[in-house]
Amino acid sequence: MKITITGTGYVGLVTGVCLSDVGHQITCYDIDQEKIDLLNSGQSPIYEPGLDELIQKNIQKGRLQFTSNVKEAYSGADCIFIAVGTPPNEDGSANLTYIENAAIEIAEHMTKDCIVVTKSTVPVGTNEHIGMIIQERLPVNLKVRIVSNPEFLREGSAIHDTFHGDRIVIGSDNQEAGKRIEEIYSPFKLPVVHTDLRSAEMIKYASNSFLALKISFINEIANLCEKVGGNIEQVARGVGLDKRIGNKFLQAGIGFGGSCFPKDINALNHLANEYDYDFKILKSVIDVNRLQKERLFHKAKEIFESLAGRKITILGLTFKPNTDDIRDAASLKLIQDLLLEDAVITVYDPVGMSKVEKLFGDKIQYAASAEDALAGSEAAFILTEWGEIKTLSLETFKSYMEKPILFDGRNCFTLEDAEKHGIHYYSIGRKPIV
Ligand SMILES: NC(=O)C1=CN([C@@H]2O[C@H](COP(=O)(O)OP(=O)(O)OC[C@H]3O[C@@H](n4cnc5c(N)ncnc54)[C@H](O)[C@@H]3O)[C@@H](O)[C@H]2O)C=CC1
Ligand SMILES: O=C(O)[C@H]1O[C@H](OP(=O)(O)OP(=O)(O)OC[C@H]2O[C@@H](n3ccc(=O)[nH]c3=O)[C@H](O)[C@@H]2O)[C@H](O)[C@@H](O)[C@@H]1O
Repeated sequence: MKITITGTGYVGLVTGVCLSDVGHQITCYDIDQEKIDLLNSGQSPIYEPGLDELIQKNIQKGRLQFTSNVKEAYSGADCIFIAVGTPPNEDGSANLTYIENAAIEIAEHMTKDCIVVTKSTVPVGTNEHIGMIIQERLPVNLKVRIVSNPEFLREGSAIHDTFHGDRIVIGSDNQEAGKRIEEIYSPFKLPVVHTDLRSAEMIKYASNSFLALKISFINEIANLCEKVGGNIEQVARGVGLDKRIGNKFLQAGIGFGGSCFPKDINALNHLANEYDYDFKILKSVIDVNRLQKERLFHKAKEIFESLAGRKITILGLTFKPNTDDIRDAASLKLIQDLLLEDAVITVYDPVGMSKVEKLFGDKIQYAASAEDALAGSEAAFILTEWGEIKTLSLETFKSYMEKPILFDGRNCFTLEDAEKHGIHYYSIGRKPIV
């Protein structure tokens, strides 16, 4: 059976590599020649722990190949997974251009009956639209079936999530096609949920929106803790032990970022508006997150009369640890806000620096280590809880900074530790140490 994966971003690449690892014959196709060249040399274009090794292993075993040749990709394919991007349009809706182009190319190049599986996150109704695009262009002797198979992996733990996911959702209006996709996934031995096409599409948006809601909720409780007293770490633990609530995604912080939560909740809100439904909770989640990202900046403005000319350090630029992804990261907003105040900014991140440099160039400075970034600084912000950042000794902040004022958006340190080291410590949902 020939399986083709269209798009070698996080989802396409990790899915393709993991499916080849369980024995399937996989062809990964991308229109980006640079990515394909890199992949053919055994290297991953994305930073994801463990991925390079799996790519090399499965290329060697002859089960995994990469191509930018559309004919080679689709000719003879029994099953094609679409995993191209669905970035946000200016109005918040999902941009379906990449999906539509992929569908057109599939129709023009498939050579036998085929199941087309959408892994990309797409608004409800899109799979039917994809079906129509392909159907209209398909030679009369060929049949296509459409399956919606949304993806739930997280960046930074994508391989683990693929092998150990909570469920595989397979939405289809054709039972036989749904069963064949279940067979492809059977080596993973994960629970499978069969639904109709539209429900599968909705499961993806509902899941991401609910997780985002959980984060915004705990962030609001944290903000209230700061006002009324109370420690968000203790509160979240006590709340999370209730199994009906669960302890995951209750980590208060500087707001959620990344390539998916922000875009997906906006896309769901846009979809609701299109259908004349006022999705009040979702609008609040969006609002709360916007304000949360500005929170530490406003704290800093309260503390310093003026930020102009002040040496400020930012540790952690990516939207979460173990990824080089900076899409919608809290760091981008903070850098913009600080630049408007004429602060002098030095940043450090273990892997995210080059992407930030592409955006801000010489407007900010890039340090080779956390220590270098902290040297002579008047205030430091922690925005990503990288292992190497949260295990820094508070003594380091004290000895390198001109004045140890720390704004910690990820609650990396205990209040006791901050007090002991004489750090001015402002974190999320906990009393300040001044
Ligand atoms: N990044 C993540 O962790 C997750 C992403 N998703 C969803 O999966 C989809 C893909 O996301 P990413 O993997 O982050 O995408 P990405 O934007 O990083 O990569 C997409 C890839 O598709 C390629 N591409 C575009 N048009 C093509 C075409 N016609 N034929 C072949 N290749 C083409 C691009 O060159 C690019 O390499 C999105 O809908 C996203 O919302 C879902 C779960 C997790
Ligand atoms: O659709 C997607 O792309 C993916 O989006 C998220 O995965 P991801 O964005 O990779 O990362 P998460 O671990 O969910 O973190 C998202 C953001 O929320 C923040 N977060 C997460 C958890 C938490 O308790 N608190 C918190 O602030 C993180 O710092 C990060 O900025 C979902 O967790 C995946 O299930 C989904 O497949």
